[in-house]
Amino acid sequence: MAADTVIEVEGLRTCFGETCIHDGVNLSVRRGEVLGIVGGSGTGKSVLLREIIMLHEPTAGTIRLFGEETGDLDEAAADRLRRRMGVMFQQGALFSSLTVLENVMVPLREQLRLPPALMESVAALKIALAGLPADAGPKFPRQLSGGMLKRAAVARALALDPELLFLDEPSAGLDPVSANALDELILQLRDSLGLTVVMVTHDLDSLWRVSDRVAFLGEKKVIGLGSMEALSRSEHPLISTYFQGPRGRAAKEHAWAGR
Ligand SMILES: Nc1ncnc2c1ncn2[C@@H]1O[C@H](COP(=O)(O)OP(=O)(O)OP(=O)(O)O)[C@@H](O)[C@H]1O
Repeated sequence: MAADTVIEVEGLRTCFGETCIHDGVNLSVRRGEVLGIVGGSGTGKSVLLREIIMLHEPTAGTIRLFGEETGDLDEAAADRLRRRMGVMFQQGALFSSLTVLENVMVPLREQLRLPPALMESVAALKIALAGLPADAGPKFPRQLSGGMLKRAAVARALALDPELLFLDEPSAGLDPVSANALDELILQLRDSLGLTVVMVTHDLDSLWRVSDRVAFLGEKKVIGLGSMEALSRSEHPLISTYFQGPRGRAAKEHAWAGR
Protein backbone atom coordinates (compact mmCIF):
# COMPACT_ATOMS: atom_id res chain seq x y z
CA MET A 1 0.00 0.00 0.00
CA ALA A 2 1.49 3.36 -1.07
CA ALA A 3 2.43 5.76 1.75
CA ASP A 4 -0.21 8.32 0.84
CA THR A 5 -3.01 5.74 0.49
CA VAL A 6 -5.51 5.88 3.36
CA ILE A 7 -8.15 3.50 2.02
CA GLU A 8 -7.54 0.49 -0.17
CA VAL A 9 -10.32 -1.75 -1.43
CA GLU A 10 -9.28 -4.89 -3.26
CA GLY A 11 -11.33 -7.57 -4.97
CA LEU A 12 -14.46 -6.59 -3.05
CA ARG A 13 -17.52 -8.75 -3.54
CA THR A 14 -20.89 -8.04 -1.94
CA CYS A 15 -23.88 -10.34 -2.24
CA PHE A 16 -27.32 -10.22 -0.66
CA GLY A 17 -28.54 -13.79 -0.99
CA GLU A 18 -28.16 -14.79 -4.63
CA THR A 19 -27.77 -11.21 -5.84
CA CYS A 20 -24.29 -9.73 -6.00
CA ILE A 21 -23.97 -5.97 -6.34
CA HIS A 22 -20.16 -5.76 -6.24
CA ASP A 23 -17.81 -8.26 -7.85
CA GLY A 24 -14.19 -7.21 -8.05
CA VAL A 25 -14.35 -3.63 -6.77
CA ASN A 26 -10.84 -2.10 -6.51
CA LEU A 27 -10.27 1.41 -5.27
CA SER A 28 -7.67 3.40 -3.41
CA VAL A 29 -8.08 6.79 -1.80
CA ARG A 30 -5.14 9.13 -1.29
CA ARG A 31 -4.53 11.26 1.77
CA GLY A 32 -5.92 14.78 1.40
CA GLU A 33 -8.07 14.20 -1.67
CA VAL A 34 -11.80 14.60 -2.19
CA LEU A 35 -12.95 11.44 -3.88
CA GLY A 36 -16.45 11.28 -5.33
CA ILE A 37 -18.25 7.97 -5.79
CA VAL A 38 -20.87 7.99 -8.53
CA GLY A 39 -22.87 5.52 -10.57
CA GLY A 40 -26.44 4.67 -11.42
CA SER A 41 -29.07 4.05 -8.78
CA GLY A 42 -28.64 0.71 -7.02
CA THR A 43 -25.02 0.19 -8.11
CA GLY A 44 -24.00 -0.13 -4.47
CA LYS A 45 -22.42 3.23 -3.67
CA SER A 46 -23.93 3.51 -0.19
CA VAL A 47 -23.22 -0.14 0.57
CA LEU A 48 -19.57 0.40 -0.43
CA LEU A 49 -19.41 3.36 1.93
CA ARG A 50 -20.92 1.27 4.73
CA GLU A 51 -18.37 -1.47 4.09
CA ILE A 52 -15.46 0.98 4.23
CA ILE A 53 -16.68 2.38 7.57
CA MET A 54 -17.14 -1.15 8.93
CA LEU A 55 -20.93 -1.08 9.21
CA HIS A 56 -21.38 -3.90 6.72
CA GLU A 57 -19.18 -6.92 6.18
CA PRO A 58 -18.32 -7.66 2.54
CA THR A 59 -18.85 -11.16 1.17
CA ALA A 60 -15.22 -11.34 0.00
CA GLY A 61 -12.22 -9.12 -0.67
CA THR A 62 -10.20 -6.83 1.54
CA ILE A 63 -10.48 -3.28 2.81
CA ARG A 64 -7.48 -1.56 4.40
CA LEU A 65 -7.87 1.64 6.39
CA PHE A 66 -4.64 3.43 7.28
CA GLY A 67 -2.87 0.19 6.35
CA GLU A 68 -4.95 -2.04 8.65
CA GLU A 69 -7.11 -4.78 7.18
CA THR A 70 -10.57 -4.19 8.61
CA GLY A 71 -11.68 -7.83 8.39
CA ASP A 72 -8.97 -8.84 10.88
CA LEU A 73 -9.67 -6.38 13.66
CA ASP A 74 -10.99 -7.06 17.13
CA GLU A 75 -13.62 -4.66 18.52
CA ALA A 76 -11.10 -2.44 20.33
CA ALA A 77 -8.98 -2.01 17.19
CA ALA A 78 -12.09 -1.37 15.06
CA ASP A 79 -13.18 1.29 17.56
CA ARG A 80 -9.78 2.98 17.35
CA LEU A 81 -10.13 3.16 13.58
CA ARG A 82 -13.73 4.42 13.81
CA ARG A 83 -12.50 7.31 15.91
CA ARG A 84 -10.35 8.42 12.98
CA MET A 85 -13.43 8.70 10.72
CA GLY A 86 -16.39 11.06 10.68
CA VAL A 87 -19.56 10.19 8.82
CA MET A 88 -22.50 12.21 7.61
CA PHE A 89 -25.36 10.01 6.49
CA GLN A 90 -27.91 10.89 3.84
CA GLN A 91 -30.58 12.26 6.16
CA GLY A 92 -28.14 14.00 8.47
CA ALA A 93 -29.55 11.70 11.18
CA LEU A 94 -29.42 14.13 14.09
CA PHE A 95 -31.28 13.19 17.25
CA SER A 96 -34.43 15.32 17.15
CA SER A 97 -34.81 15.45 20.94
CA LEU A 98 -31.30 16.90 21.44
CA THR A 99 -30.05 20.40 20.66
CA VAL A 100 -27.34 20.89 18.05
CA LEU A 101 -24.73 21.28 20.81
CA GLU A 102 -25.92 18.07 22.51
CA ASN A 103 -25.89 16.24 19.17
CA VAL A 104 -22.28 17.23 18.56
CA MET A 105 -21.43 16.13 22.11
CA VAL A 106 -22.79 12.59 21.57
CA PRO A 107 -19.58 11.15 20.03
CA LEU A 108 -17.48 13.06 22.59
CA ARG A 109 -19.47 11.50 25.45
CA GLU A 110 -19.24 8.04 23.92
CA GLN A 111 -15.55 8.09 23.14
CA LEU A 112 -13.79 10.47 25.51
CA ARG A 113 -13.65 11.11 29.22
CA LEU A 114 -13.74 14.89 29.38
CA PRO A 115 -15.21 17.30 31.92
CA PRO A 116 -18.64 18.51 30.69
CA ALA A 117 -17.54 22.15 30.31
CA LEU A 118 -14.61 21.13 28.12
CA MET A 119 -16.88 18.91 26.01
CA GLU A 120 -19.18 21.88 25.47
CA SER A 121 -16.27 24.04 24.36
CA VAL A 122 -15.08 21.37 21.92
CA ALA A 123 -18.61 20.97 20.54
CA ALA A 124 -18.98 24.76 20.17
CA LEU A 125 -15.70 24.86 18.24
CA LYS A 126 -16.95 22.16 15.82
CA ILE A 127 -20.20 24.07 15.33
CA ALA A 128 -18.16 27.14 14.37
CA LEU A 129 -15.89 25.05 12.11
CA ALA A 130 -18.98 23.82 10.26
CA GLY A 131 -19.90 27.45 9.57
CA LEU A 132 -22.86 27.72 11.95
CA PRO A 133 -23.44 30.76 14.15
CA ALA A 134 -22.96 30.21 17.89
CA ASP A 135 -26.69 30.67 18.52
CA ALA A 136 -27.35 27.45 16.55
CA GLY A 137 -25.96 25.42 19.48
CA PRO A 138 -29.04 25.59 21.74
CA LYS A 139 -31.49 25.07 18.85
CA PHE A 140 -33.25 21.80 18.08
CA PRO A 141 -32.92 20.25 14.61
CA ARG A 142 -36.54 21.15 13.74
CA GLN A 143 -35.64 24.84 14.16
CA LEU A 144 -32.91 24.73 11.49
CA SER A 145 -33.03 25.15 7.71
CA GLY A 146 -31.95 22.25 5.45
CA GLY A 147 -28.51 23.81 4.89
CA MET A 148 -27.99 24.40 8.61
CA LEU A 149 -29.03 20.83 9.40
CA LYS A 150 -26.34 19.53 7.06
CA ARG A 151 -23.78 21.80 8.73
CA ALA A 152 -24.85 20.51 12.14
CA ALA A 153 -24.38 16.95 10.87
CA VAL A 154 -20.92 17.93 9.57
CA ALA A 155 -20.12 19.46 12.99
CA ARG A 156 -21.02 16.15 14.63
CA ALA A 157 -18.95 14.20 12.08
CA LEU A 158 -15.97 16.44 13.00
CA ALA A 159 -16.44 15.95 16.76
CA LEU A 160 -13.53 13.56 17.23
CA ASP A 161 -11.08 15.34 14.88
CA PRO A 162 -11.29 12.69 12.16
CA GLU A 163 -8.71 12.31 9.42
CA LEU A 164 -11.30 10.87 7.06
CA LEU A 165 -14.73 12.34 6.39
CA PHE A 166 -17.47 10.33 4.64
CA LEU A 167 -20.47 12.09 3.18
CA ASP A 168 -23.47 10.23 1.75
CA GLU A 169 -25.38 12.52 -0.65
CA PRO A 170 -24.42 15.72 1.20
CA SER A 171 -26.37 18.06 -1.08
CA ALA A 172 -29.55 15.94 -1.31
CA GLY A 173 -32.59 18.11 -0.65
CA LEU A 174 -30.68 21.41 -0.65
CA ASP A 175 -31.42 24.41 -2.86
CA PRO A 176 -28.55 25.31 -5.22
CA VAL A 177 -27.30 28.20 -3.07
CA SER A 178 -27.07 26.05 0.07
CA ALA A 179 -25.54 23.20 -1.96
CA ASN A 180 -22.83 25.58 -3.24
CA ALA A 181 -22.16 26.79 0.29
CA LEU A 182 -21.80 23.19 1.49
CA ASP A 183 -19.31 22.52 -1.32
CA GLU A 184 -17.28 25.50 -0.15
CA LEU A 185 -17.33 24.13 3.38
CA ILE A 186 -16.05 20.73 2.19
CA LEU A 187 -13.15 22.40 0.38
CA GLN A 188 -12.36 24.60 3.37
CA LEU A 189 -12.30 21.59 5.69
CA ARG A 190 -10.04 19.67 3.35
CA ASP A 191 -7.64 22.59 3.09
CA SER A 192 -7.66 23.77 6.70
CA LEU A 193 -7.81 20.41 8.50
CA GLY A 194 -6.06 18.29 5.86
CA LEU A 195 -9.07 15.98 5.73
CA THR A 196 -9.49 13.21 3.21
CA VAL A 197 -13.10 13.25 2.00
CA VAL A 198 -15.06 10.43 0.39
CA MET A 199 -18.45 11.48 -0.88
CA VAL A 200 -21.25 9.59 -2.56
CA THR A 201 -23.28 11.94 -4.69
CA HIS A 202 -25.46 12.36 -7.75
CA ASP A 203 -24.79 16.10 -7.78
CA LEU A 204 -22.70 16.71 -10.89
CA ASP A 205 -22.22 20.42 -10.15
CA SER A 206 -20.79 19.51 -6.79
CA LEU A 207 -18.50 16.86 -8.30
CA TRP A 208 -17.08 19.42 -10.75
CA ARG A 209 -16.48 21.87 -7.92
CA VAL A 210 -15.01 19.77 -5.15
CA SER A 211 -13.77 16.38 -6.29
CA ASP A 212 -10.13 15.73 -7.06
CA ARG A 213 -11.00 12.31 -8.45
CA VAL A 214 -14.19 10.39 -9.07
CA ALA A 215 -14.78 6.63 -8.99
CA PHE A 216 -17.58 5.44 -11.26
CA LEU A 217 -19.37 2.29 -10.13
CA GLY A 218 -20.98 0.15 -12.81
CA GLU A 219 -21.07 -3.49 -13.89
CA LYS A 220 -20.38 -4.34 -10.22
CA LYS A 221 -16.91 -2.73 -10.37
CA VAL A 222 -15.15 0.60 -10.50
CA ILE A 223 -15.22 1.09 -14.27
CA GLY A 224 -13.75 4.59 -14.28
CA LEU A 225 -11.45 6.48 -11.93
CA GLY A 226 -10.03 9.92 -12.56
CA SER A 227 -10.71 13.63 -12.62
CA MET A 228 -14.13 14.85 -13.75
CA GLU A 229 -12.47 16.16 -16.88
CA ALA A 230 -11.05 12.73 -17.68
CA LEU A 231 -14.27 10.88 -16.82
CA SER A 232 -16.43 13.26 -18.81
CA ARG A 233 -14.36 12.33 -21.88
CA SER A 234 -14.65 8.57 -21.22
CA GLU A 235 -15.96 6.49 -24.07
CA HIS A 236 -17.33 3.77 -21.79
CA PRO A 237 -21.03 3.74 -22.69
CA LEU A 238 -22.26 3.77 -19.07
CA ILE A 239 -19.97 6.64 -18.11
CA SER A 240 -20.61 8.71 -21.20
CA THR A 241 -24.38 8.29 -20.84
CA TYR A 242 -24.12 9.51 -17.25
CA PHE A 243 -21.89 12.52 -17.95
CA GLN A 244 -23.01 13.46 -21.41
CA GLY A 245 -26.75 13.51 -20.79
CA PRO A 246 -28.34 16.98 -20.62
CA ARG A 247 -27.66 17.36 -16.87
CA GLY A 248 -24.07 16.25 -17.23
CA ARG A 249 -23.42 18.69 -20.07
CA ALA A 250 -25.07 21.54 -18.15
CA ALA A 251 -22.92 20.83 -15.09
CA LYS A 252 -19.76 20.81 -17.22
CA GLU A 253 -20.67 24.13 -18.87
CA HIS A 254 -21.44 25.54 -15.45
CA ALA A 255 -18.07 24.37 -14.11
CA TRP A 256 -16.14 25.85 -17.05
CA ALA A 257 -18.04 29.13 -16.84
CA GLY A 258 -16.97 29.43 -13.19
CA ARG A 259 -13.20 29.16 -13.97
N1 LIG B 1 -29.26 -4.87 3.77
C1 LIG B 1 -29.60 -5.15 2.50
N2 LIG B 1 -30.23 -6.28 2.16
C2 LIG B 1 -30.54 -6.58 0.89
N3 LIG B 1 -30.27 -5.77 -0.16
C3 LIG B 1 -29.64 -4.61 0.10
C4 LIG B 1 -29.27 -4.24 1.44
N4 LIG B 1 -28.64 -3.04 1.39
C5 LIG B 1 -28.64 -2.68 0.09
N5 LIG B 1 -29.23 -3.62 -0.68
C6 LIG B 1 -29.38 -3.57 -2.13
O1 LIG B 1 -28.13 -3.29 -2.73
C7 LIG B 1 -28.29 -2.47 -3.86
C8 LIG B 1 -27.37 -1.28 -3.77
O2 LIG B 1 -27.84 -0.39 -2.74
P1 LIG B 1 -27.17 1.02 -2.46
O3 LIG B 1 -28.06 1.72 -1.50
O4 LIG B 1 -25.75 0.86 -2.09
O5 LIG B 1 -27.25 1.69 -3.90
P2 LIG B 1 -26.81 3.14 -4.34
O6 LIG B 1 -25.87 2.98 -5.47
O7 LIG B 1 -26.30 3.91 -3.16
O8 LIG B 1 -28.20 3.71 -4.86
P3 LIG B 1 -28.85 5.18 -4.88
O9 LIG B 1 -28.01 5.97 -5.84
O10 LIG B 1 -30.20 4.93 -5.41
O11 LIG B 1 -28.81 5.72 -3.48
C9 LIG B 1 -29.76 -2.11 -3.95
O12 LIG B 1 -30.36 -2.94 -4.91
C10 LIG B 1 -30.27 -2.40 -2.56
O13 LIG B 1 -31.61 -2.81 -2.60
